[in-house]
Amino acid sequence: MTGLRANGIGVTYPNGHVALRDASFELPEKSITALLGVNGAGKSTLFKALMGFVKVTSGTVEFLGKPAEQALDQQMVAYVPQSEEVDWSFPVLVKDVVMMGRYGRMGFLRRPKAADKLAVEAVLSRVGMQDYQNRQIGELSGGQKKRVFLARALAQEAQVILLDEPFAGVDVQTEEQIMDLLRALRDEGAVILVATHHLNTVPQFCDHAVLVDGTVLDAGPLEQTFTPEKLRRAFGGGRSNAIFLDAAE
Ligand SMILES: Nc1ncnc2c1ncn2[C@@H]1O[C@H](COP(=O)(O)OP(=O)(O)OP(=O)(O)O)[C@@H](O)[C@H]1O
Repeated sequence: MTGLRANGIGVTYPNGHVALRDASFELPEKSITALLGVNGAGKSTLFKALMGFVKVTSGTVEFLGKPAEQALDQQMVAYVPQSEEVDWSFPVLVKDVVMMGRYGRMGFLRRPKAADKLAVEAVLSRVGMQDYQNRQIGELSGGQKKRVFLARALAQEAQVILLDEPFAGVDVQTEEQIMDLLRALRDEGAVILVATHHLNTVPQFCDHAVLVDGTVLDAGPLEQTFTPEKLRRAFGGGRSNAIFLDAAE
């Protein structure tokens, strides 16, 4: 079965800007895929289109063989947005943020059961944040916030996990921990799509890549997509990109 299938996705923002045109790719089950492209290439827009947060002008999405709407309804897909998109001034405790990952499986009143509380504790310790559960989310460091949002995605027990720049602003140790966690989730069967600008770490934890620039330029196993020639096409061949391109040489 295909883990994620996007077919002909188009997104035009209300101001008329065409952010994505005819974007198509497939991700296998049990895989980690790097979503790569320059600033403004359309990576965040693609995530939002997959989640149904922006209106698509064309195209269809399937998660694990199910139409997107059904899969999203069944909480099969978790999304960790870019940090800039979150309102950190909102007064909420770490454990409550993570509990939000359980909302989809609760009733109308959203009253957590003992099992939900145990699940929250378990995922918080999985990301090394168990000692912070009663802290306000706004009081955490950037890397700690990322880990809490990752815990929320884990609490959801989603089979498909979409992460928009989980490594932005995190230290090397936290980056290693997040990569370890993603590898473990992949080995447990998850389909993972990660937007990242850290090209040098891609070969350490990703097995596939999707290259975007207003559309999908290429998608497939790293051996076929993460090549100097294809990265040059996605990122341009300028000197400023030499450091990125070294990763693939
Ligand atoms: N709400 C919006 N209205 C109009 N245009 C938008 C909107 N959001 C994004 N865009 C434009 O759509 C294009 C794609 O933006 P997007 O945020 O998807 O890029 P990205 O690849 O995620 O970039 P980055 O690497 O900087 O995060 C950009 O040209 C951006 O200016």
